[in-house]
Amino acid sequence: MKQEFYKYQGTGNDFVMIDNRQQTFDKNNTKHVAFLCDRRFGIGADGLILLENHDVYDFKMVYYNSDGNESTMCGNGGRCLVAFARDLGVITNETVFEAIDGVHHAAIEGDLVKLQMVDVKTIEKYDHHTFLDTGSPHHVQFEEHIDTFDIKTKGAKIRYGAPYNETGSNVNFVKKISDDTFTVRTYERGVENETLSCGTGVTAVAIAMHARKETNNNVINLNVQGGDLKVSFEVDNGIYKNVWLIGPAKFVYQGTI
Ligand SMILES: N[C@@H](CCC[C@H](N)C(=O)O)C(=O)O
Repeated sequence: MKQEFYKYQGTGNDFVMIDNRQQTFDKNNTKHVAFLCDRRFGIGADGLILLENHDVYDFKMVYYNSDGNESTMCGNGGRCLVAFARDLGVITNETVFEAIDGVHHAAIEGDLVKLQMVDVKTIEKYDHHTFLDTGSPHHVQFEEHIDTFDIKTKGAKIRYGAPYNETGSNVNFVKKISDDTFTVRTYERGVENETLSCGTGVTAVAIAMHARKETNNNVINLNVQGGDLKVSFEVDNGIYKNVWLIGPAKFVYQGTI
């Protein structure tokens, strides 16, 4: 059967988008999702996202990594899905939708999509890294030689090693540029490679840097391989609330496969 699809990207984190409001997509066909995301034999993307109807909210987000498995929250994917929903006429410039980690508010302002992320209550600080969940699990550690560092090999070793093992974690390498700016490169679980950007990853980095007192700012600039993102938040009794991920989300092309 022919499949109509749309392609979007947010700072180079790219997604196949499917309008599944009629429930026509076979959601349990892991091989088919992996095929659609394959850069040589399929369309090519870091992940695939279904836009579905919701009884209460504007729509529902269902996210798959490029390995074909449904996974936890995707921040850039959520921002792209908001742009897709606007382009389909499902929403105008503001929305509330449901994803696997709960309800998200979002707004489109010009070229930017702002997505509210989950509150973060638990931040595990270790000597050489931080672990936190921003909708997806993230390991955060400093890397001075970030431009030349072998993200794929080093990231995979951490992702598959203890304590993460099979479940795994996304792995973010960070260099501090100034008080409010950090460069980030991310190895993504489920893509099993570096991606050009990871939304839940930069959110984790911004919060980890603040929690480790590397910054006192609550608006943080994150430079990633595919562009620039911003994360803002408030801290209330050690809980990070009102967390927003802000950046561009763009339509690339549409087609049938
Ligand atoms: N690219 C994403 C993260 C997607 C989920 C991740 N690969 C996982 O399985 O944990 C983002 O922008 O947040």
